[in-house]
Amino acid sequence: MRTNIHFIVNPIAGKGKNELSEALLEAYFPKTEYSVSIKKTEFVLHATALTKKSIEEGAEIIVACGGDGTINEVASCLVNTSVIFGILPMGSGNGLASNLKISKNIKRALAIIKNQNIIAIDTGTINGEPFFSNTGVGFDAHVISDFEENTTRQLFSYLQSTLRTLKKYHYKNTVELKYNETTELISPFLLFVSNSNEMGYKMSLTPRASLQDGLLDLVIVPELSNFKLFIFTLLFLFKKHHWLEEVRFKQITSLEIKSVDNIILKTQKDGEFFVPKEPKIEITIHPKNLNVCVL
Ligand SMILES: Nc1ncnc2c1ncn2[C@@H]1O[C@H](COP(=O)(O)OP(=O)(O)OP(=O)(O)O)[C@@H](O)[C@H]1O
Repeated sequence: MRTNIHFIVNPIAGKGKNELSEALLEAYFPKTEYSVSIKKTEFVLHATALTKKSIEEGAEIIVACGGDGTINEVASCLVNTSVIFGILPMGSGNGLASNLKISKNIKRALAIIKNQNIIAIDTGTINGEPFFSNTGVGFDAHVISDFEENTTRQLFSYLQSTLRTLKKYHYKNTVELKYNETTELISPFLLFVSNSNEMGYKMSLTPRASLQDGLLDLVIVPELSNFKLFIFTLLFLFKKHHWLEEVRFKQITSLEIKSVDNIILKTQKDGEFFVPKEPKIEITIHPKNLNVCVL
């Protein structure tokens, strides 16, 4: 029987104009052995709808062709199923693909899918919504909120949004954090929770995070003076932010973040802006519940 493989292409991810030709796919997945389907997304969350349809159509491998946002929409439908997840990195940051050492070169990435070396990876949820790379409350969510106003999705736009957010960011929310039997009150600059060791563009707040350790890596950055913030930014660019004593690292299986003033906190998941429905945020790890093609 032929293997049923579906490709979900986000045409606007990364530099945009992403295409996948049938002729190229035929070279890797000949019609005698594979039944191949290519679907293009036309709007936000379309990848989720297309993936659900592909599952109904009996797809055995579903490939997200885009960045971390597209991966999130596709893979969210595949957790706890036997459907195999593949990635063709076509995004801007491509954090998860980079952690999995999946090449941005389309032919190399196709060869990885063809090889079918499959591993099970951990996934996370924030208030029940899956994430695969990272999620966060505070500064990163505000950067993403600003970034989503941009027309281009390039590194330069991220830098512009970061600078704009640095100028106007006054985060005064006090939250109660619960993790590893610890409870603390904090007014954070940033609470960053990562499953992956990369956030995209080879940058990382959690270089030691693993996709298979059953743990999430939490970075707690409290409110900082402007001088300390400058130092933090500089150290982060060189992956040395752990040198700053205010920055704390924890490995957790779950985290509760609750605004003491009952405010809905802005968050991001896998680089997309996400506004929870309640003031309480619950983040949880789900060990090895997604099967992914890797090198
Ligand atoms: N046709 C479309 N028009 C507008 N938005 C789309 C379309 N198709 C998908 N999207 C949305 O595009 C967004 C960005 O996709 P994605 O994250 O894959 O790319 P990226 O931001 O360039 O990459 P990365 O997250 O790795 O930096 C997703 O939120 C997705 O819902």
